[in-house]
Amino acid sequence: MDSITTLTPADAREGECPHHNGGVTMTIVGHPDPSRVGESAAVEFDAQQRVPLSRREPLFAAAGQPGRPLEDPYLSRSPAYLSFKAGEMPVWSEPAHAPCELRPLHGAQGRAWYVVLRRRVGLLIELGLRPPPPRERHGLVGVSAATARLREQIEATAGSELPVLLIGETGTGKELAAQAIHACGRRRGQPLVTVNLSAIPDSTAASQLFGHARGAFTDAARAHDGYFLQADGGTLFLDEIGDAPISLQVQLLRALEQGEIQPIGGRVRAVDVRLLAATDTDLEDAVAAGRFRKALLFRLCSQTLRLLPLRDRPADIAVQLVHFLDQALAGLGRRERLHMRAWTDSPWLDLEAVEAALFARWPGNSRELRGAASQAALLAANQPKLVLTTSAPPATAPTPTPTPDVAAPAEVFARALTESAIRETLAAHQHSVRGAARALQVAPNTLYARMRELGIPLAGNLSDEELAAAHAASGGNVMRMARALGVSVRGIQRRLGRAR
Ligand SMILES: Nc1ncnc2c1ncn2[C@@H]1O[C@H](COP(=O)(O)OP(=O)(O)OP(=O)(O)O)[C@@H](O)[C@H]1O
Repeated sequence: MDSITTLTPADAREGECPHHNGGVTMTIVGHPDPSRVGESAAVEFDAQQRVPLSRREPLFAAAGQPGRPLEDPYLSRSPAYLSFKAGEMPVWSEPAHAPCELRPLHGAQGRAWYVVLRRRVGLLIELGLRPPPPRERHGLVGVSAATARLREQIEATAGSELPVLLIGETGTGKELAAQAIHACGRRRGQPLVTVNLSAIPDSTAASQLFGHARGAFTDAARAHDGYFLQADGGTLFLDEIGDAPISLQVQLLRALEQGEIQPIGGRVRAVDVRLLAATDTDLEDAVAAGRFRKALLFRLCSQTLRLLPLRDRPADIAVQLVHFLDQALAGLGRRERLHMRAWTDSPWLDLEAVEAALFARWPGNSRELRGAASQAALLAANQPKLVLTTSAPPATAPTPTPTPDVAAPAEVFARALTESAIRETLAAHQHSVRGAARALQVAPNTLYARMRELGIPLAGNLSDEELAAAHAASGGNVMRMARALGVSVRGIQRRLGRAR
């Protein structure tokens, strides 16, 4: 029987720190040579609970590569020592050599610090010894212990046939993880069908998932294979499972328990589908509120993978930043911007940009980081230095002086979203704001804010009178109401549900 695989934030922290008394893991997050970002060194404490830091030691390595020192000729050859005492902030034990700043990291609860050497090199120092993980594996970029553990869980669950529930904030990589589970398992080579349940109107959800027979209802001129049959032999990934209407949940449970589905107006059919599901909401709350069936949750959560927010995986931020910048620069034909030419040159990606990323909150997680990196690369491709600012203020860095005339890039990016671009994308996604936000690569909250700014209708903002008028004009047909008001069917259903 497959074991229950659950990664909680506490486990992740524990994973980061298997032998926390033994030493520390240092990860390069900023370096004049950006190709070194993500390399790490596991350094044992000496007899006085100290670790040395200099141009020559310790040796940093990428997975499977030989170690090399930091090398930067501007760093001292003789080591400065960082001393650790349980429960306390580390201190430089030789202040004469103290070359640097030392800051605790947000959310790390006294277990991780950011260290800057001569404003040239930035290091993340975490309690615990661990070997260098790969920078990218299964499509997941990151060197944190949480990402290393997620990859192990992906490999473990890929070998099973049980459903997997992926839980994490928007943009944390749930879909990527689902793709990796499919690609690592025996069903690779068979279809992987992805369905976003928040983008399907309740009224057509059953027919879209389970199909229908010819003539099953007025518009059913032809028989239609639903997503389950399209995924037969492979994997079906149901994104936003928390948005599945209750009636659909009953049929999903049957498909999971009995391996059969019933197209509307058709015969019961056997299907061989592995189900993966994702949610960014707490399904237990949904169960308590009567919006989600307990039996379905039990069935889905036998293997649960929790993806931590990016802000709780600081070791991943810098390596993803370099990855997304490299991708954006490749599209601009300017990848050389990330290559170091000489130690004396000022780097294009300097510590200021790294710190902006490291201390931001990233509510849209990797999706938002990718958007900010692409935007910054575009603006700075021909500039001497990359400037990266973020939508959310830094979590631990000093509060910046407000500069009301200068919008942060994420806001600039949101403003660049024209009304027509937003309306077209919404129309292409059945007016689902989440679906459109994903397509436009912005956080849903950013899109909501921009829609409010532009006066684009949202179901939640319609007045009761507007709703009542549309209800009367459409004869109570929810689809027609949604079309007439330019909002999602689900939004209308929510409003009507509340009004009842
Ligand atoms: N570890 C990662 N490495 C590289 N890219 C990542 C990683 N995590 C997320 N991304 C990128 O961020 C974006 C969002 O990822 P994905 O769609 O998998 O997130 P999600 O959790 O499914 O989001 P949502 O809940 O909004 O559907 C994608 O462009 C994806 O490639």
